[in-house]
Amino acid sequence: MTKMARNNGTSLGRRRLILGLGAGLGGSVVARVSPAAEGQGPAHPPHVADAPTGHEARQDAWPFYGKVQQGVVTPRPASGMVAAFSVLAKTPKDLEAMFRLLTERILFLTQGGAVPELDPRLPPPDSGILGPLIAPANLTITVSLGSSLFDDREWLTPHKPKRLQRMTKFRNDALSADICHGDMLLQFCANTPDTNIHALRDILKTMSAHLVLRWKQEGNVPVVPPKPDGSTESARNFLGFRDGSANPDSNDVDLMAETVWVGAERDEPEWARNGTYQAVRIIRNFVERWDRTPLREQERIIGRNKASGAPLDGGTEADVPAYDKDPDGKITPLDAHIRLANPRTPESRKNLMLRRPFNYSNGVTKSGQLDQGLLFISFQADLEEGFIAVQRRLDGEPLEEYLKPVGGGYFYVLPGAPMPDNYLGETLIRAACRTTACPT
Ligand SMILES: C=CC1=C(C)c2cc3[nH]c(cc4nc(cc5[nH]c(cc1n2)c(C)c5CCC(=O)O)C(CCC(=O)O)=C4C)c(C)c3C=C
Ligand SMILES: [Fe+2]
Repeated sequence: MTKMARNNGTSLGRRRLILGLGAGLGGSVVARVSPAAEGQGPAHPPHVADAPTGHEARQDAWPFYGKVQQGVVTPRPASGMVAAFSVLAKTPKDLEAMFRLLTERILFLTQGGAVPELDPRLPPPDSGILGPLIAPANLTITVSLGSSLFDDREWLTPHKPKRLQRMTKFRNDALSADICHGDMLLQFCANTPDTNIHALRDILKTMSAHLVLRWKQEGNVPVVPPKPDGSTESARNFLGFRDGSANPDSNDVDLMAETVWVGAERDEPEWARNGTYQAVRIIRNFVERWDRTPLREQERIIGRNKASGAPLDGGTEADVPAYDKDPDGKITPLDAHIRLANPRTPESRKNLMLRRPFNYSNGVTKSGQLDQGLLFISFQADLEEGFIAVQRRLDGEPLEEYLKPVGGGYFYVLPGAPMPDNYLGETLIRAACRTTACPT
């Protein structure tokens, strides 16, 4: 293990320095236009000095407007959910109307406010599950598009992001068609599951003319409070291991520009700049089998110490394994999950991704086993160099005996709406209307 590697670009190192980010995060007062509007960095809750003193400021709301969307580099709160939709739009005009209305709903839901009062003889305007005053609870709703949206509309096909494709089966997959793919995916992240469900129900109700819900998956992560010395540790997944230890630091603007955000240097359509590729995988964990596996074997399969999260060559969770000193895998097996996922060679740097997973628990299978697992989500500037290359390296790993990927898909996260009056998807609509006649 390399001591100098502490705080060297992983989120964990950074989290040791920034206190209070995470699920309960609300930070200080929040402006409506994100600092990310100025650059591609994370949209932190602005420093108090950046905050307006006006009435729009809220304690627990992420600013909506920005160059990039929230929910990618934003800290992961306790509850996550993805919902996949079929989009009914047939023309650019229909799609623009859908994006405009979606932007309006996301703006309201993420910034919060009072539900309007209507004549009680009418259906109420809101499900009411959060009461009459909607608290944002750090809600982010991140909009991404699937390959089928482009493939099924000839006026949109020429504008498809270059690496966007329909997810195909890897060797250990048993994909169920009813929890795969979709024209559009919404990722909801908030402090409470009720906040996410409320937002989904609002969108279903207000957008029924535009969208049909195909599938959804909820998940959560334990909130790990900072230790007395201010340091933090990663949350555990349902295999009992800390998950996120080696995630790239989402506060590192340069690293995120290289790893996550699609910039001008990428061979992608111009409209897609400041977006990112999203891989979603619903991966069942055979927890009963795992719980009967010896601890030493579990640790060799993952490549980390179960209690501390440290690499097998010692130190703490924040330390980096020195594979160059262990070329034969005597300490960290060559087929350990973390070694295959990131061999830490100069060539494997291009395969980095930002992970944002949630643990899910869906009840009991017909054969009496717990239906639990990982709602795996990753963001990368290049889907093929990121998720697909890493998953190919993981194919055949010993961990597969305890996993079964059953659903998910690949999506392209839209650029943000930079300023009020912009809407999500606007750059795509403008690009489509340059190649197709769009009535005004
Ligand atoms: C294709 C990408 C990946 C999939 C799918 C995946 C599934 C998966 N992972 C765990 C548990 C852990 N993963 C850890 C690290 C890790 N995993 C991936 C990629 C995928 N994982 C990467 C790139 C890394 C980082 C490797 C590194 O840089 O060293 C860890 C260790 C802690 C950590 O760094 O997060 C655990 C534990 C499960 C259970 C799972 C499927 C259900
Ligand atoms: Fe992993």
